[in-house]
Amino acid sequence: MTELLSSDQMRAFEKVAISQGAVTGLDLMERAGQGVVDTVLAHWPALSKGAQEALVLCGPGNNGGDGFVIARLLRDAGWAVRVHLWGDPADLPPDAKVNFDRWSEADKVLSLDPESVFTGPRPALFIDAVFGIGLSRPLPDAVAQVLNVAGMKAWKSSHEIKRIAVDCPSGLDLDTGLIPTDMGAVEKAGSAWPATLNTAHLTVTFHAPKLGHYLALGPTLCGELRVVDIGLRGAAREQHMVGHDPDPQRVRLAEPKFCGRHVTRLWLRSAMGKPNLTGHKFNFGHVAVFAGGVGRGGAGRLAARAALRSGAGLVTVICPPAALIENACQLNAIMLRALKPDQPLSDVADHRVSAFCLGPGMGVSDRTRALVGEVLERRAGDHDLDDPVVVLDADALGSFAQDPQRLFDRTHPRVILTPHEGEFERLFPDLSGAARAKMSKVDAVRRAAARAGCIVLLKGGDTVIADPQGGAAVHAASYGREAPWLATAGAGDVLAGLIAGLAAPFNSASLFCVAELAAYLHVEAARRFGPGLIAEDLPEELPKVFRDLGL
Ligand SMILES: NC(=O)C1=CN([C@@H]2O[C@H](COP(=O)(O)OP(=O)(O)OC[C@H]3O[C@@H](n4cnc5c(N)ncnc54)[C@H](OP(=O)(O)O)[C@@H]3O)[C@@H](O)[C@H]2O)[C@@H](O)CC1
Ligand SMILES: Nc1ncnc2c1ncn2[C@@H]1O[C@H](COP(=O)(O)OP(=O)(O)O)[C@@H](O)[C@H]1O
Ligand SMILES: [K+]
Repeated sequence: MTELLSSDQMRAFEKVAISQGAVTGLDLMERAGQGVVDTVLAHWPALSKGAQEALVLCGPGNNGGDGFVIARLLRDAGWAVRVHLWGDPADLPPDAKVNFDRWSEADKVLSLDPESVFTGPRPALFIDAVFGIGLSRPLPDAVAQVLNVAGMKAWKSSHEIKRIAVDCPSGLDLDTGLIPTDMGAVEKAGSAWPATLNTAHLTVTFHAPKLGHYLALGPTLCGELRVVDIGLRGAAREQHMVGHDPDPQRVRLAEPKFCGRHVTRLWLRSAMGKPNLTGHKFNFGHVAVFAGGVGRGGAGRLAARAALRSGAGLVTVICPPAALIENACQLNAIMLRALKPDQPLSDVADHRVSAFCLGPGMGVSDRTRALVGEVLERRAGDHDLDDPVVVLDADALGSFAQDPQRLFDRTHPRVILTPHEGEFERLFPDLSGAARAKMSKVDAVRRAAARAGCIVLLKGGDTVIADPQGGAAVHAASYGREAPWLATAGAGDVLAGLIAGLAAPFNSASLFCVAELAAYLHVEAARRFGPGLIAEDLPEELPKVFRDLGL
């Protein structure tokens, strides 16, 4: 599983490599620049056929240093290159200054402002090497105007220009995936599009991807992402074999990859347990899904269907007595039990229930709170691992919005909360909204998991999963795995059921690994079905996904 780095981690790797004498900063910069040129020419082979014009925008730090290397390498290959610098050359850090001087031996450096940039001829390549991991505040006006969508229109046929971002499109915060703005606020995914910034066609980063490439606006701004090896040997690029719990200090992509190879089947088997050829249905687990009252049972039924399709041996829907007939008309393979308000839960869910799913369609109410409390008190005894898994979604979370601590006092390591952003904000207001301006989604979910003492999965195109120890994963529906049509009513209910179904068998993996796999399968099912998807389609698509993935 690919590791996602913070800016600080990347800087630390570089520092260690340089201090150990393994490499110099100048070597790294040269490899970075060479890596960008090689990647661009491999991406658009037609560009190798004849040298053309390139425009390179350089900033005041080492990202700008990479830009000077790229400019020199293109010039050496016969390209006509114009270089613009934002800032004073005398203030460049040492390695960037060396490369500024190498460029300046034969060519001039122009200032970086709209007038100077856009009066020149239209380039074939527009290379943004202004800011990388060192961005510390909103873009200066001159830079923002040059990187502006409208600015590019100064050239005729500007759509033909290939825009390349070095490390990241300047203005993107590589820790949060957000764009610092002058207001001190930050543009958030889902809010009004920051129409000021141009998106790149291709972003070339170094050593390993950073958090901001995958979170929030990152995937939209970066276009396609390529990672170049710059020889930082020994520094992490991958984390653990699939199927192992995450390292508390690190963040990984939830994906079936190991050492650059696809290991999808291995991942599925490690998370779902080895096939049990002699087992009976109870070995595959019993999931109990609570559904809402009359006319509100659809969400629970969707979750139940997903649990059954994902491999649970038995699934029971538990509903209020008045909703029994409605559910009976809709369910066949799924069992059905009615629970009266004064009846003990053990009447309808015995000790063999290995996973509960609560929330979808239940309603925000005292009754929901009481049922959540009762399920959370059902502990097996000596080992956490013997406790049933409890998936809390939707109204099971909303019912604790007035007093989240009441919920956190009872949650335990076999519990997973699966909020969307709105539900997350109601439980963790201090980790949401404006507070998230400077905090990545990963850090917010890590803190939430630590506070709740259980796993938290915060949904979205960039789903983040964290455990109370700090282990975290990002499941990204981006970079070739887009599935925006998954944002449809009921899709979240299906995910909750999917997690419960995958976690229910006695030999399934840890809840964290199950959650990663569920997020992956959910998006695979959506992608396999394609646009036009509605939530009902998701469980029905799962068998085809399992077959495609070689299960
Ligand atoms: N680490 C590695 O292993 C490798 C790193 N490499 C490359 O180095 C890049 C990181 O270099 P970097 O640390 O010098 O940061 P960078 O992004 O150039 O910016 C810092 C400068 O910008 C300034 N500044 C910031 N924001 C600003 C703003 N809004 N408006 C105005 N100024 C602002 C900031 O000023 P300050 O905040 O200090 O006042 C400082 O002067 C990295 O992205 C990669 O491309 C590769 O060569 C390969 C190996
Ligand atoms: N842009 C997107 N790309 C892919 N998946 C998305 C995107 N936006 C939302 N999703 C997914 O869609 C689902 C929506 O769930 P949720 O908001 O709980 O809906 P509901 O409550 O109606 O079931 C989540 O699994 C979420 O991760
Ligand atoms: K950049």
